[in-house]
Parts: sequence; structure tokens; C-alpha cells
Amino acid sequence: MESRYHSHHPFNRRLNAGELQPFQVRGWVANRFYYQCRIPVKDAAVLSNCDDRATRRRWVVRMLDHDGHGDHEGANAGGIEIWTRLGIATGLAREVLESHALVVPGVRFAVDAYVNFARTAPWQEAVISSLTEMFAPRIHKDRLAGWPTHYPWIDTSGLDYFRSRIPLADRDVEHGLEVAMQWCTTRERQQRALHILGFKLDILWAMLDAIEKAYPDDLPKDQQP
Ligand SMILES: O=C(O)c1cc(C(=O)O)c2c(n1)C(=O)C(=O)c1cc(C(=O)O)[nH]c1-2
Repeated sequence: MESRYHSHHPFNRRLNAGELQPFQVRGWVANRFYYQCRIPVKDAAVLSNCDDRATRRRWVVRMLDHDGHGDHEGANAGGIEIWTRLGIATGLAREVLESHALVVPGVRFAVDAYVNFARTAPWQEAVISSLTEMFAPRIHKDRLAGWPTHYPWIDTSGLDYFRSRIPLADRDVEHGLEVAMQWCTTRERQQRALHILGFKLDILWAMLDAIEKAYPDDLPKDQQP
């Protein structure tokens, strides 16, 4: 399954190899921002379908991780705000990011499909769909290792999102795997779990297909973000 993770997508390979022009990095950041913004909505959908109090107690922190809480500063700022700072560090205006004006149709459809799945599927299946994050720490670490040399024009404080996400991803995957192990009691459910993971891998892959298509190397200057 790991071989289908979006880390292996040609656009991501080029991104992490330092081969992209600034407008292509900005295009990726602005489109991924839509995913970031929908994740807590997705997590709220999982919560609303979950009738197990112990699971809800653990799940609810995922929304706060992204939305932030308390005074909205420091570690409480939340993933959406921290991703916004990444966007600003790449040269995007906060208003442009928050308007989602740069989000291309394929990204919107892919992300919305994920939210809809979480709304309609049994909560255990929706939890399983989050397990692609098992592969995410590697991709965050690759960005942290490569971007400062590949893209010196991005202030390194802009990379805080990737730094902050690694321990959270590990914690969330641990919980997700507990749910999956308890739920996958039959051969059919195991097959279903693999099918769901395939669906989620396709969502992430389709997002990059759409982003790659929207920002070709020779995009005219007046159309570049
Ligand atoms: O940068 C990435 O490659 C990447 C991938 C994924 C993922 O595998 O879905 C997530 C994230 N980042 C991420 O930052 C994040 O908060 C997140 C939440 C979830 C989820 O499915 O609930 N996936 C991901």
C-alpha cells in the first residue's frame, strides 16, 4: 500500500527534489490548504457518527489540533493557522489562501469525497480511512530535510507545520490502528479495510494529479499564483 502513497507521485517527487518553481510550490500549498481546512470537518463527521464515548474522548482532540484552541498562540494556534503561515512564507496572501480561490476542481472533488465518506460510512471505516497518515511522518521529514536548501526563499519558520505534525500523526495512527484491529474481526472486514485505504490513497493521488495539471512548468507568468 505504501507504494501508492502520494509521496511517490511525480509532482511530490519534484517538489521534494527542489525542482519546482515558486509559483508551483505556492499552487501546491494553496490547494493543500483546502484539505487542511476540511480535515476538522471530516473529524467532526466521524465524531457525530460515533456512539462510543471512550473513542469520542480521544477523537475530539483532532479537531482542536487543526482549529486551535485557547488563546490561539504558540502550540495552540492549530494546524490551519500554522499552514496559513507556511502559505505566507511562500508568498501567498492570507486572504488569497482563506478564500480558496486557487483551489482547482479536482482537488475540491477529491477532498469533498473524503468528507462525504466520513459523513456516511460507519465511524470505524472512517477511522480506518485516516490511516494513510501512517506514511506521513516520512514525507514531513523529507520536506524538513530538503526544503531549506532547495527553496531558500521560504523562511524556515514556515515549515513549522511539518515539524508539529510528526508527533500528532504518530499518536493518531496509534489510535486508528487500535480501532482497526478491534473492528477487523472477519476476513470481509479486513478486505473492506484495504479497500478503504485504497480509496483514501486515491484521494491524495488525485489531488496531486489535479495540482500538477494546473501548474505546468510553462504556465504563463500572468496566470501564476
Ligand atoms: O502532508 C501530508 O502528506 C499529509 C498526509 C495526510 C494523509 O495521509 O492523509 C495527512 C496530513 N498530511 C496532515 O497533515 C493531516 O493533518 C492529516 C489528517 C489526516 C486524516 O486523514 O485525518 N490525514 C492527514
